[in-house]
Amino acid sequence: MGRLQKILIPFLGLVLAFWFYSARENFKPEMLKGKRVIVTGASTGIGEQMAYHLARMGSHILITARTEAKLQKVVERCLELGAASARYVSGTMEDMAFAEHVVKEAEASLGGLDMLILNHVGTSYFGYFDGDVGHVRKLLEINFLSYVAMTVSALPMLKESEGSIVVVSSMAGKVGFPFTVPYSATKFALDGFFSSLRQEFSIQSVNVSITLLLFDQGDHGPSIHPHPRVLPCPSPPSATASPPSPLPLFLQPCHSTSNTHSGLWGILLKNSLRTQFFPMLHKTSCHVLAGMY
Ligand SMILES: NC(=O)C1=CN([C@@H]2O[C@H](COP(=O)(O)OP(=O)(O)OC[C@H]3O[C@@H](n4cnc5c(N)ncnc54)[C@H](OP(=O)(O)O)[C@@H]3O)[C@@H](O)[C@H]2O)C=CC1
Ligand SMILES: CC(C)CCC[C@@H](C)[C@H]1CC[C@H]2[C@@H]3C(=O)C=C4C[C@@H](O)CC[C@]4(C)[C@H]3CC[C@]12C
Repeated sequence: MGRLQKILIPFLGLVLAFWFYSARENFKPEMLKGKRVIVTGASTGIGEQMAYHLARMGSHILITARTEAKLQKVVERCLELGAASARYVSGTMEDMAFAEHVVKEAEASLGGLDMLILNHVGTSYFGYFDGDVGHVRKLLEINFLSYVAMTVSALPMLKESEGSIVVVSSMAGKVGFPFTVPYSATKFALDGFFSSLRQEFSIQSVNVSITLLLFDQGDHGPSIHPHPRVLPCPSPPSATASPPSPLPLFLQPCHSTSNTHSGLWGILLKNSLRTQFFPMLHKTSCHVLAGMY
């Protein structure tokens, strides 16, 4: 019995790991050609790099952040790199009306939306929690509530295009690290909201994928490592699975397709197992190649 357990349990573990980690390799850069994408927080850092990769793949790009001068430069570079079109809207995500305005702008100028990449993040500090409730509130507005506001505004367009929502989160939104209390709180909030919403989309057969990206190292600023690495990200089971790409820093489209054969409990159990208990193992329906860390 003891020997059986010693062999059977690791074997079962391996089978489960293989199941959770298996994905079809069918991504092609052309999949993003002509797609209409919003990237927030794209004046610098990760958002800026995402915009450039989307540009190389020929997407229509709408970027946003506060600093107009930087956005102008990013738009110019996107056009040089081959974007189908590139434009910006500047403003602060402290203002929910602005968050909604960005989505309306995409509707007016692009006639719809295929992918909403929520990436912006307000400035916080790295140190012991200082008890400043005002800072926590402000950071929640920028890092969380504006994400919700943009999602709500964009949903009708994303449902129509069967598009994707990509939420840039962090390991600090999964595990409580010291010295990042306000920041971590906002990232946990994102996980709660979007993971729960994803389950509802599965139940309702809404064909809009939700992907949470976790970057696991702090290296603030635009210094992007040249060598890409695949990061698994939790997303619902998908018939149109989107596996890793050989391209650097790229977000793949994926869809939370209906699970007609599994039934409600099957969906809930499978999704919860995958996204809650095996967040770092799961790469069934969506992957990100992040050209950093
Ligand atoms: N860098 C890291 O180590 C890690 C980053 N992440 C996540 O990746 C994402 C991007 O991070 P990173 O590239 O480092 O961030 P940066 O600080 O480099 O960029 C943040 C972006 O958000 C914009 N922004 C800041 N405040 C506001 C605001 N009030 N309204 C609108 N836009 C705003 C900034 O532009 P502007 O100032 O012009 O408004 C900028 O474009 C974030 O979600 C972050 O949490 C996750 C793990 C690690
Ligand atoms: C597998 C684990 C051992 C990895 C531990 C990684 C830890 C150290 C990583 C995970 C998430 C990282 C924080 C993050 O996401 C974003 C920011 C915002 C930026 O303005 C300042 C740095 C900061 C706070 C990062 C600091 C380092 C953190 C805590």
